[in-house]
Amino acid sequence: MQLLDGRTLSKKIETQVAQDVKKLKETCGCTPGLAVVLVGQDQASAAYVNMKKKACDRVGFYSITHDMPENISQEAIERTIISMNENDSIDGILIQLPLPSQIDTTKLLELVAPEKDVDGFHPYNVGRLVTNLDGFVPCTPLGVMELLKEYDIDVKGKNCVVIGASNIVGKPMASLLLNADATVEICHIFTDDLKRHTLNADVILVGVGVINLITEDMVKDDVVIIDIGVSRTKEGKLVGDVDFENVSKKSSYITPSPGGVGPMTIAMLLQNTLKAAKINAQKKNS
Ligand SMILES: Nc1nc(=O)c2c([nH]1)NC[C@@H]1CN(c3ccc(C(=O)N[C@@H](CCC(=O)O)C(=O)O)cc3)C=[N+]21
Repeated sequence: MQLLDGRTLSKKIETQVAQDVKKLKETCGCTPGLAVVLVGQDQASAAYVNMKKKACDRVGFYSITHDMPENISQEAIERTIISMNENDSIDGILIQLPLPSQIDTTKLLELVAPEKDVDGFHPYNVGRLVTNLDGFVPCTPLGVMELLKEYDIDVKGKNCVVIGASNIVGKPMASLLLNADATVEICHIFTDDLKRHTLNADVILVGVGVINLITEDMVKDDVVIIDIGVSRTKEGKLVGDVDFENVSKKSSYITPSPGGVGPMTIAMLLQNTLKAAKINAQKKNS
């Protein structure tokens, strides 16, 4: 069993991004800029946004957080997004999810300029991903693909079982795997007999937030396990969706959680923001 170490790879990527930022500053005087919209007092959301901001600082990005109260109106958030769309010092816009229930999330995601959509949630970028065209790809599934690449795990022709069908993780994960010539199954909350699917999997990618959803009796020998789940136990410990202790004995590769996919998500946000900044810098020069 080998660990897929997201913490180490994310540091490597950060170093590369920081170097590119330096070059960009030297060649055109541009500093990549990320705007984050954070609504309400949710502790986990605030903690994630703080981690993203710190990562921006480490690589030399400019970043700004729009901290908004829980009871903010739809219109007020829309005005903020429009002003970020028009702001030349902002290359990337991220709306931290989930948003309070009075807010129409879909409408906001569609308002973000597709060329600043570093989360890859705009339908324009979703369509580009599905058709295998270049665009912005959601950070978590993109980070998974980077992790597989780093360890030379080729999914071509392999049976990949994605568990979870969200727009943020499961669906883009499935698209990326399909674009890499994998055979893809998408399982979700209504799937009958999940085990029937997982037992056939060469690679299992699970992100649903159910502690110990995947147990050793559900996987075949030498399976590759990508644990995208994040939950907290009653004791406050951060855990994934996989019974790591027992499943790891049967697997060829496995991500720890924490320390696997999580840090890669942030590294990909940096990479996407850098990509947006480079495109903007080119536009400025021409
Ligand atoms: N618009 C939007 N984009 C997102 O990318 C987004 C979001 N909303 N909402 C919430 C989820 C969650 N998410 C994580 C980021 C980093 C870790 C991460 O680095 N986790 C560390 C542990 C962190 C800790 O110790 O708390 C790890 O797994 O090792 C986890 C989860 C991004 N999200």
